[in-house]
Amino acid sequence: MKIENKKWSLEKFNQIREEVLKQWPTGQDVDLEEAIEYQKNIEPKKRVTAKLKEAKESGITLIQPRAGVALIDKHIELLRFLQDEGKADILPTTIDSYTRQNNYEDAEAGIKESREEKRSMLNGFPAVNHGVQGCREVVEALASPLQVRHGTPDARLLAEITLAGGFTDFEGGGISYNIPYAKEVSIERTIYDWQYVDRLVGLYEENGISINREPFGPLTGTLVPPSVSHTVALVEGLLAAEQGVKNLTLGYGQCGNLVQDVAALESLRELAAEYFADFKDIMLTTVFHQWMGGFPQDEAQAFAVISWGASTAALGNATKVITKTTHEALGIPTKEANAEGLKASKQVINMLRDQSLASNDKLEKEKEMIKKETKQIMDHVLELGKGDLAQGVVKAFKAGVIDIPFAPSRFNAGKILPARDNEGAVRYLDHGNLPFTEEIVKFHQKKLEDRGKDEGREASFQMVIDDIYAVGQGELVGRPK
Ligand SMILES: CCC[C@H]1O[C@@H](n2cnc3c(N)ncnc32)[C@H](O)[C@@H]1O
Repeated sequence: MKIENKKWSLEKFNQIREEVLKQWPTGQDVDLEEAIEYQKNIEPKKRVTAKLKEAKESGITLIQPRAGVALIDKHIELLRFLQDEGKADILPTTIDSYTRQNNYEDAEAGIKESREEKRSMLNGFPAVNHGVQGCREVVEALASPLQVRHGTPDARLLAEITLAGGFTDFEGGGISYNIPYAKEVSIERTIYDWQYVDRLVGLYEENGISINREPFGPLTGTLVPPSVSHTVALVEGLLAAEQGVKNLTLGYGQCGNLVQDVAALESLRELAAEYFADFKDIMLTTVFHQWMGGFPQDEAQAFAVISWGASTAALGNATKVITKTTHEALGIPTKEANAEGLKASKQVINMLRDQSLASNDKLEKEKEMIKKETKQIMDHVLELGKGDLAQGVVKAFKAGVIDIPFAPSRFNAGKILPARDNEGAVRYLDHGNLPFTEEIVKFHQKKLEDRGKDEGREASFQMVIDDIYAVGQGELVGRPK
């Protein structure tokens, strides 16, 4: 298919929609006019966009967990606990892995097994199989707004059903839910399929229904440098805005050095203000993901990692923080552990509400570098696309101009190598084909050479390995043993 960054006509959208709704029987229950009326009756306090707007205006950081189980009644019980006990500001519905692969047969089998075993045999909520009515049962049982969180390269049917089902926020994008999640799916395919999702959201918006969209910030969650993460967030946001999306939460996954992470959040806001300047009626917010890498198994140490993430989110004035739990190193958390992660995060955010990180040379330098790097990549993407962002993205991945570290996708160049400098900030040990100036390349090389001098070793791949295991072993920088 030919992809271009141009708003789809209704005719094109409806033509494809017929096929999308046939992918599983529950697709036949989606009636867009009826769904728009249903969404119209969802009051503002249950809409994610209203909650984000209020938080952005009052400068507070909202808390949101991840959570999802197989059966509707158990999923409601779980979310009610996270709402009432965990005080989550925004509730998730994390979708199961079968559904993420459009494998609705196995999701169906998982529902049946869960009923037999009386426990969740899926690692999330199979929203497509439960259908519009099943989603509405969840939405109507809760007081807080709900967002769909998943990792689905082809999320078209999932979006149709969950939005008709009353969810008011949908995570993901054609890069962030492809490259870190799939091996064989082309960029053209997922850019195209996510234009469908965003055109659907645009249709709801054209009917007065505000639906928030949140590109998946952390990507592979493994030492992803801020400028790589920001490039993907901006690109996915711009492609979404072209299709009529009006509410965007741009995300970033914690790296661990406070100054770099606060600089990442501040530069993300500033870059977004620049890149979305032509879209007059867009609401932009930010989400910070608590540490997405390996966690310590020990509960107390895990709480420290969670609290460090909450601290950074608050000091970086993120609109929302995605919380972790002390079961991160073990598997799907219990509802109690999930609620504890929320409560620890809320405590820190409340205590830091009236504080901010004073501006300083290091912070300003970090912001300057992140913005320069991101702009150099973005300029090159647009050049490759001869002004068309969608075409530019496809060519950029082929050329390694956009390159995500440790991604499984065979469409990703995988040439860049990140490692921490002596203060734990993530630097480019190898910048691959990223189109950086000499100034940028030398800045990163020097930072890593300084660490090497301090550790008495060459800046090398061994540092990368040591840094990947460090947090799980109680450190941030992977020092030589
Ligand atoms: C980006 C996704 C990775 C994160 O997503 C969490 N995650 C995945 N599935 C569930 C679930 N069903 N309930 C609670 N958390 C969940 C993992 O722990 C990890 O942190």
